[in-house]
Amino acid sequence: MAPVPARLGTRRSTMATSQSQLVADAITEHTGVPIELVLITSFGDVTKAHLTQLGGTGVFVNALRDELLAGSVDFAVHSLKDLPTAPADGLTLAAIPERDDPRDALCARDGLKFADLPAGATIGTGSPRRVAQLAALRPDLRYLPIRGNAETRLGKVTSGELDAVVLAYAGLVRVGRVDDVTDVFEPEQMLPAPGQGALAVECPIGVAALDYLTAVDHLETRAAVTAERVVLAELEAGCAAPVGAYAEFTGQGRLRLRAAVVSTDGAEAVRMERAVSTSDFPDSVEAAAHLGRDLAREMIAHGADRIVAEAAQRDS
Ligand SMILES: NCc1[nH]cc(CCC(=O)O)c1CC(=O)O
Repeated sequence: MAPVPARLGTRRSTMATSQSQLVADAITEHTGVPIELVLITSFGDVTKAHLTQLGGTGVFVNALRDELLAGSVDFAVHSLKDLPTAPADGLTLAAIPERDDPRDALCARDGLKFADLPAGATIGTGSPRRVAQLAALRPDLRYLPIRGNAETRLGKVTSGELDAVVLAYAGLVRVGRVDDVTDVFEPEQMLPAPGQGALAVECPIGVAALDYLTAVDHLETRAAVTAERVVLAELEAGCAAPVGAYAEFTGQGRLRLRAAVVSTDGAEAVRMERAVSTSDFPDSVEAAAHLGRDLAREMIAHGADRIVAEAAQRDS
């Protein structure tokens, strides 16, 4: 008899189904467990036009979480950067697979690089983190808010409505639009969102067969994104805050964390970095949490919390 497939709940968008399928294939390859995708329509998906008023991505995450808690699906795959830092009641992150490219990418008309955009060029991005860091580099460009999925945003460049948009490189790969990328931002220019490029596999706490999910956990990624997300949590900032953070292993068990908090106009910034030797701690995730906490506290001492609070006030 064929084994019963595990049920992976996913949103219907190209990005969601493509990243869910990636994880499903990795699990099957590692464990032999067959996976079946279950498409879930969230409130956010049926009321797309009003998403601005609904406030961000929480509506998408919550619909999947409701299905997990109801037991209608066995697990879900999220973009880690869309998950609030507070743990969800009754659920656990069973696996964080190896991270894809964490960088932000520019998709501009006529193959233009960021440095070659003429003064006054229009850049579409709804992310305060991107606007703030880009404005610090190029205060002469015009940053315009934009909504919708990756394909919709790219369409505004094709149609000539905007000169460029900035999106996560990993997301563009997942929707098959990596050929639209004309430039990539290195962490030295622009720090990605905490957890960008990483996926999170979530399931109910206490379910028996977690083993097939933990098979795709990647400890180095889990440590890196832990450091990044602790910065976000310590700054009491959400996914819409102008906070960039990126952690990476630099050899010999050293984990380096860089973070930036930048005011919306790009004029004020607190940028810091710090590293730990993970061998000084019981495990690398604990080392990462310490690293994130220490760096965030140092940033707060330099006024980072004030910049976050001011940005939040502008938003509301
Ligand atoms: N906020 C939407 C979102 N959530 C995850 C990704 C991209 C994939 C990722 O960062 O893992 C995107 C689109 C974007 O920021 O361009």
